[in-house]
Amino acid sequence: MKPELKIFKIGGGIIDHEPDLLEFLRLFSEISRPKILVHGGGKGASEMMSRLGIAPRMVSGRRITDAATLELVTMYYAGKTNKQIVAALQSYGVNALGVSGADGNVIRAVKRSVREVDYGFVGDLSEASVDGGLIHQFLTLGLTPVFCAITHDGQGQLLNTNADTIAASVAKSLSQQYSVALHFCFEKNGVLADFNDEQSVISKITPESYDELKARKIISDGMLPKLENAFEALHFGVKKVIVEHALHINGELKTTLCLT
Ligand SMILES: Nc1ncnc2c1ncn2[C@@H]1O[C@H](COP(=O)(O)OP(=O)(O)O)[C@@H](O)[C@H]1O
Ligand SMILES: CC(=O)N[C@@H](CCC(=O)OP(=O)(O)O)C(=O)O
Repeated sequence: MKPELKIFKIGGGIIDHEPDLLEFLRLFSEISRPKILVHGGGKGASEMMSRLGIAPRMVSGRRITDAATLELVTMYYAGKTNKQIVAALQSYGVNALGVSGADGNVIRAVKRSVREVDYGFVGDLSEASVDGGLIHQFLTLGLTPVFCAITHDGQGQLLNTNADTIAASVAKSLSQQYSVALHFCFEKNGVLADFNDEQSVISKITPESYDELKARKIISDGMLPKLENAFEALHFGVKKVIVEHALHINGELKTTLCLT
């Protein structure tokens, strides 16, 4: 039997609200090892950009990342956010190791090619992008890796990669060795049938019901790439994918994704 591995992803809605972030990290610290945390921070990055007079631009849930934006998101994701999370986890007794994709060459990406949209310095991931063997070694050493949304191309260029994509790719890369449960945690109770009703959590979504929910516009915005990443992870052997509230991890209300 494969050992269990839990991977949690948190996004900007939680990271930006310090009490919620600290409470999530406390709950995360109580989860047994091996475990991994992946964080985004898109909301705070957009706010910081606006304060500095750079207009944030998103297309299909991905940030258009010019040179000035890359500089800022590198400081914000790989610097401030990653290190604050690592320091908080250390204070809760978790031996966290903060990494970008460049550290140990753990995630190598390819700059997104220009088609209808030029995304700039945005990195896409492929099957070979994540070094699951190195992550396994970190876990064996008793470390808890904390990934940010910055990757590299191996030629010296840093790239901005969607954090949901990083979480799904890290999960896929470890699914041969571990029985992986991937938890997408955010500020709602799960995927909601009625956006204004936190009790209306859809308990199970299959690829068929996903298509229907999408057509009826019940699922939109950032939830679309999140669920597409989730189904892709299941297709590649990840055991379980859950969408849930960051402050009620493993609670009653949650959305479980299934292939059938
Ligand atoms: N049916 C739905 N249920 C819950 N959230 C939804 C739904 N449809 C769209 N969303 C949106 O998806 C967002 C989550 O995706 P995203 O903004 O990428 O979050 P994160 O930064 O946590 O990854 C929610 O904040 C919400 O605005
Ligand atoms: C290319 C791209 O879109 N990168 C994302 C990375 C951060 C992220 O994914 O943050 P959340 O998880 O909080 O949304 C961005 O800059 O917004």
